[in-house]
Amino acid sequence: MAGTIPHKPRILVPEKVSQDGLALLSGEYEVDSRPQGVSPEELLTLISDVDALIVRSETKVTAEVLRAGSRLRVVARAGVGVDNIDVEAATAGGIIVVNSPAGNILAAAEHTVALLLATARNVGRADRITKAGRWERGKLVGVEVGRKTLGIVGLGKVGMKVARMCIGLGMKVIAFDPYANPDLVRQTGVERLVPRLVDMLPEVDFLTIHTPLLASTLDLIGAAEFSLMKPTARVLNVARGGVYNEAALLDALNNGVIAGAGLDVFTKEPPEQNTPAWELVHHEKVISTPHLGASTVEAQENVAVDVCTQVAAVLRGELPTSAVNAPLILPEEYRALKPYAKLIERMGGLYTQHFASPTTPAGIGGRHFELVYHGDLAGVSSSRPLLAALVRGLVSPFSDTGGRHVNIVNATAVAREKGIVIRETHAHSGSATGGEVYASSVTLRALAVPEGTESQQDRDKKDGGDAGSQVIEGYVSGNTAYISRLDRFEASFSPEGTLLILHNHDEPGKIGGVGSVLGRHGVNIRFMQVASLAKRPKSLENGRSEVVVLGARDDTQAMRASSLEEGVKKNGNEALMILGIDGDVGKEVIEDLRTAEGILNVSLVRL
Ligand SMILES: NC(=O)C1=CN([C@@H]2O[C@H](COP(=O)(O)OP(=O)(O)OC[C@H]3O[C@@H](n4cnc5c(N)ncnc54)[C@H](O)[C@@H]3O)[C@@H](O)[C@H]2O)C=CC1
Ligand SMILES: O=C(O)C(=O)COP(=O)(O)O
Repeated sequence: MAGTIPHKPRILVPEKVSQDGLALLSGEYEVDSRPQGVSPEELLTLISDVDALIVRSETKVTAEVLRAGSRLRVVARAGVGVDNIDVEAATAGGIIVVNSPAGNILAAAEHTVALLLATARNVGRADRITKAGRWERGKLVGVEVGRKTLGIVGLGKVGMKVARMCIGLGMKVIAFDPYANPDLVRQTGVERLVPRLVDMLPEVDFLTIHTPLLASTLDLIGAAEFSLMKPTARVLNVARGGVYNEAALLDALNNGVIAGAGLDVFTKEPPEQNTPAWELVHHEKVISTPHLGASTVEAQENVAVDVCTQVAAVLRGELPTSAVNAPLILPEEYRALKPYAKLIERMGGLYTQHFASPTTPAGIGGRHFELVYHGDLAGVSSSRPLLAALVRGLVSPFSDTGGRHVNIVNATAVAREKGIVIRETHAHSGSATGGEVYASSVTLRALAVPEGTESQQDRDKKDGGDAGSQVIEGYVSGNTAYISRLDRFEASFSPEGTLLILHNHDEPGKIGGVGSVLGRHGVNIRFMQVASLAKRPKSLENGRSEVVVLGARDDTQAMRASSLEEGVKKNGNEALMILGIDGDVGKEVIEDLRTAEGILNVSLVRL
């Protein structure tokens, strides 16, 4: 309308974010910076007329906040973890979420080392005692870290830096990360990548965790895990509160199960009175800091410049560099592939959670996959979105962003970082789904691992040599994705929502037993299906094949034939039970199912 003055876009910053970044915005935009913080109620009011929101870890960006932000175009996290932002709701509302995935990594790693040494040498307690006027050297004798063993859980960006620093301090470093790239880990000087968390616990003098907080890492270390550790062991947390179960950690310290802890993060920040977190902060054997991992001048400058540059880009209508919820598929170009991209993404997520969860030994890092397209799909000229969909699905269960940061531009880089190699085969032999014919179907095959990949070989040995290859097949019908084969079993279910997959002896009474365990826990079953051993061979004749995503190396020799048929011959008496569940299920349910008679294995899959 003539005479209307366009408003200057407004940016709300309800936390302390470095001026080095905000200065980049202040000329062109109206920046409302509130370094003292705002209450949740104030946020709901303030958000109504802003175009961009820049936060750190203290602001909870809930679905309600996002709905109230009717003009909101971008939410920027000046840091790594986006667990305080409802990314799903932002995506649904068309709001871009960006973060700074690398700006504070050095700071977080250095803070971990600071807590390691402070815990070893009682620095916090010594300071308090000395300030109180006491000179009590005899009570403050510490331990050395050199020549000691450090266990790292989560060898991502921070974990790797901590590993390098601690090797520099003369420590022996071992690690657990089923998704890490074994080649990269070896080059770093980490002595061993263990196949199971419990394998390293009795050995470590110090334990540090660097995973995101996810459903699969919540309470990863509890009473059972602490009980395996040395009474002299000390634990560190500069990742997220809740990966160590706080009540179990408190008990372990009170009962001398372990010797000490250095904690930067808590389930509720600041911790509330009369909670385990509160008691941990005040515990004699704990040194605690108020989420200071990223609080250095340099890190704050890095993350602020990084996200403010991205906010300006989004407000100008350009693409940000680190979108947490970037679209996988561009709308027009890939319309026809969209349902298959969804299918393949779900197959990737199913693979990781069914075959490669922390309690199963197959692993993701350094693994070779084959995607076989059958039917019409075999003729597609550009399958880049399908490859990106697979990478997104494979990494989503263990990444902070639920894999939503993976897109067709960066999928190759993400795969390379994890050592994942994907080979594509365009099969000409029609459908792979038995006698029935579907327009197109897809086979995902995880192949045996290249010679010399020690950690994977260890995993394979532990699994009786069968962890080498697994198969998932699927198809799309009426825009709905279906899984038609899960390893040795023929199935037909839609990979949606929460699934429980039970591997069991195929004997009468199993269904009733499982039903009664779930009934006891009040778990609602949406659907249930029994998948029997497949009878048909899984040949993939007449295909043309090309390696498209580059990973650690292209070792065609290593692409050994699957052991599926041998497996069928060996075990005639097995089935899979696939249950669709309403809501979520807790660890106790899984444990009860695992110990039920005739159940060989249980996996929880969230898609
Ligand atoms: N205290 C602080 O101020 C800071 C905390 N952080 C937090 O540190 C954590 C790690 O950050 P980055 O290294 O940047 O993340 P990253 O994504 O680079 O690495 C995470 C690693 O954890 C592994 N992982 C996931 N699930 C696992 C499981 N169940 N068992 C073993 N390993 C598992 C992944 O494979 C990955 O290698 C995040 O939670 C982040 O928010 C980061 C910076 C500052
Ligand atoms: O970047 C992260 O994940 C952090 O935990 C840092 O949090 P902060 O920005 O210091 O509130």
